[in-house]
Amino acid sequence: MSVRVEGLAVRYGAATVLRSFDLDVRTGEILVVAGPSGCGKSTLLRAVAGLAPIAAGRIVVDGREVRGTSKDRALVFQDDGLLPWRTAQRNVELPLALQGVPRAERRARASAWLDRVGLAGFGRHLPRELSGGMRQRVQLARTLAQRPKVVLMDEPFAALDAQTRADMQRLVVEVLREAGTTTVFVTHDVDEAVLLGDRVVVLGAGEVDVRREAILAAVMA
Ligand SMILES: Nc1ncnc2c1ncn2[C@@H]1O[C@H](COP(=O)(O)OP(=O)(O)OP(=O)(O)O)[C@@H](O)[C@H]1O
Repeated sequence: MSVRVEGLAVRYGAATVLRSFDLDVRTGEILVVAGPSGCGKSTLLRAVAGLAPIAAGRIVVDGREVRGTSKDRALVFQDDGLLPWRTAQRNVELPLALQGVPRAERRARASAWLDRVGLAGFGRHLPRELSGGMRQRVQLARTLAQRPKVVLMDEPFAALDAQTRADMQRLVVEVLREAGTTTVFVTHDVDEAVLLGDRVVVLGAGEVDVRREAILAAVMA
């Protein structure tokens, strides 16, 4: 699914965060949005998710204007959002149950995704029995098991150590490509932007060259 943002402005009370903002995300691409703290990256994601107060402009996903949330557009955060009393498997199954997916199918889909993210054998573990990186894998499995068309990732790996982060970056690119998902990935980490992005947009500076120096220069400007 393509995502088109046209002339977007978001207003929180007296403050306008984005102003006449335009963006096109092509079907199946990973578009990275970078920029300094407070420039509106999270706000942009929330607007595409249908969760921000749009003051002007519009967002069109697959030809339809966004008017609220949809299971086609999934948000992924730094905080894994897992329910502590449910096992990994049952955390992945929960949104499927809420969508009315029959029990046998949701079990199969959840286990297949846990396997795919490298957690075969951990389905019965509770979140507190898993490392931070493993919990992020569960979050990824829970998101992709719902078969979203658009995935909106808000600095999902910011709290992970360097090695775990590198592993997750590799995994996420693989699974998103396999699933053909359209992705908007927010980061303020220039190396992450270079590594993950088919294209990189720096908020306030427009689209930049995917090379590290060009992104760095635009973020610092
Ligand atoms: N719900 C809200 N109510 C009022 N102001 C808000 C709200 N959400 C965000 N803001 C303000 O909007 C601006 C942009 O916030 P946003 O979280 O989108 O930036 P960001 O680029 O994602 O920042 P960071 O990299 O620090 O996460 C900030 O000045 C923030 O204080």
